[in-house]
Amino acid sequence: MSTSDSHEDAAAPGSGPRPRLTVIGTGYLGATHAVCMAELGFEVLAVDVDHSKIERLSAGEIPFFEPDLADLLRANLATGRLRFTTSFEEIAEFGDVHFVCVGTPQRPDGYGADLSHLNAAIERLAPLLTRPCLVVGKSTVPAGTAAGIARTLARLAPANAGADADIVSDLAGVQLAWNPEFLREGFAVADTLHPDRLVFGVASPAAEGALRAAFAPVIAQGVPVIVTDYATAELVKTAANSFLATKISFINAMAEVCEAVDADVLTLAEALSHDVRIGGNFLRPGVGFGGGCLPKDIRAFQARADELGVGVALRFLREIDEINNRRRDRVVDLVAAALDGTLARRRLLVLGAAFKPNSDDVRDSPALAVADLLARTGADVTVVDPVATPNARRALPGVTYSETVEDVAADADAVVLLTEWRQFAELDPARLGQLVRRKLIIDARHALDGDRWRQAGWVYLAPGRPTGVIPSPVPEQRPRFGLPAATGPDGAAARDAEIDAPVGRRS
Ligand SMILES: NC(=O)C1=CN([C@@H]2O[C@H](COP(=O)(O)OP(=O)(O)OC[C@H]3O[C@@H](n4cnc5c(N)ncnc54)[C@H](O)[C@@H]3O)[C@@H](O)[C@H]2O)C=CC1
Ligand SMILES: O=C(O)[C@H]1O[C@H](OP(=O)(O)OP(=O)(O)OC[C@H]2O[C@@H](n3ccc(=O)[nH]c3=O)[C@H](O)[C@@H]2O)[C@H](O)[C@@H](O)[C@@H]1O
Repeated sequence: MSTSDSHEDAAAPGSGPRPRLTVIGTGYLGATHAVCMAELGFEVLAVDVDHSKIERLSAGEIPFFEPDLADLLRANLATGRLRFTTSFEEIAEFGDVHFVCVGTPQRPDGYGADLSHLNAAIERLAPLLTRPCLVVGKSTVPAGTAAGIARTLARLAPANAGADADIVSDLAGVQLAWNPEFLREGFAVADTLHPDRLVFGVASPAAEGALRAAFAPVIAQGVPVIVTDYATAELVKTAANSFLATKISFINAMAEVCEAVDADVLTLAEALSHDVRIGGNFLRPGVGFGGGCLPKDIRAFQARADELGVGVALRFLREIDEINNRRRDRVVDLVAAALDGTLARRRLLVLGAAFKPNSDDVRDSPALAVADLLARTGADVTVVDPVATPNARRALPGVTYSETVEDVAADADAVVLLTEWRQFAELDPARLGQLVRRKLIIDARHALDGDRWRQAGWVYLAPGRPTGVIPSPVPEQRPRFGLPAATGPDGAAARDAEIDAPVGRRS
């Protein structure tokens, strides 16, 4: 039951300033959304099937790392505007607008989105909706999902008895809207309070009005609102993530070519970025993209395009994925080549486990994937991350972890930087140089000042950066660790050139 007194004052969706909001699913997206909507002045009640998460949130603790979010959570719990529950009954009774933020992970077969959490949430909520309200999908879904959910609501919500939810033109019953989310982890609070656009996929003016009321403080900032149908709203989200992934893989493909002619991908990227039509954002080369969204979303998008009979249009996304995965192998190759082709029993210090800095998220993390590849070769791998080690331990138990570098640097044969945490960029090469066995650093994220590290006596390597020698051409299908197949008379020379060049020239 709702404990708030202000419900009678709260206007019905679309006709008043302050609808009461609920959030279903309190993960990275849902917890942020709940806290930020309370911060914007709404009364918010959030639910999750994970009771421990709800306990921690109720106690003022964010179950993941996101800058600024814990302070806002505590402040809004204190006002009483924000509450958490495990009761869907309470949610249904409380809310005028219900935001659905449950996970839509990759299916176990690696292809397509797993909608089971979303369907379960809707099927649990719908039969409890006995009065007019708006259900708003925020999760990322394949195009066409919202239309199916609207039909489920029409069938299961008691408030819709006798009404056709596809055609109702006011909130006489329960309606659906799709409002994709574009926040970035690490910047989740700022992105939610000040988004660069709002996308409303709606089937009626009444649903649009209810959404405008739910976002009134954001819209008042002048944020553009794009009002469209369900399918376009769903597609905006997957198209945006596909575009971002494409930009990253484009620059990483350029890094591959740079390596073949000993050119500098960082200078190339900078020169491209001055063209305002291209821009510099998402043009950072390195070890590629990861996380809980970009990789799974481009795969789910391809799967949906295949189902729709337009798979050929998105065939390039497979290539984007492959370029991305090759970067992980490339870093392993670089480490192996620098260590004379042998990784077994080498002591490697890996800097970073999170998929990006300012996050403890290790879902499809390039850093952990590289740590895993290195460990599988027999290397003795220690991973350092300031906040992601608890999650990393669960995801990759076979390696050693630490939260600080100095404790575990002794006798390292190489340091491999894979997540560009500020703490790592600020490392003192002279001090670290006294601890390690061999002063060799592979900066896979281009986070360090290479000249500074070289001046301190380190061999500094970074993918896509020049080495001083143009490597001999090697067959395209080469085996791992950068060892070219010794198929012809030049094979041995090519192999020697590739293995020796990066280290020999720099040490
Ligand atoms: N993480 C991010 O930065 C962003 C995520 N998204 C999308 O948002 C959705 C959620 O993503 P995350 O928050 O990262 O996932 P998450 O895995 O961190 O959170 C999902 C939450 O939903 C809960 N849940 C599962 N089934 C439920 C049910 N039946 N009823 C209530 N709660 C349930 C889980 O217990 C979990 O707490 C995904 O579709 C994702 O693609 C969109 C933009 C940004
Ligand atoms: O759908 C989602 O969940 C979100 O996915 C991404 O956000 P996020 O995954 O938090 O992180 P990004 O900042 O996009 O970075 C993704 C990955 O790309 C990598 N990256 C990013 C930028 C770049 O230039 N190069 C690069 O390798 C990062 O290191 C990281 O591994 C999008 O940026 C968000 O707009 C979107 O809402």
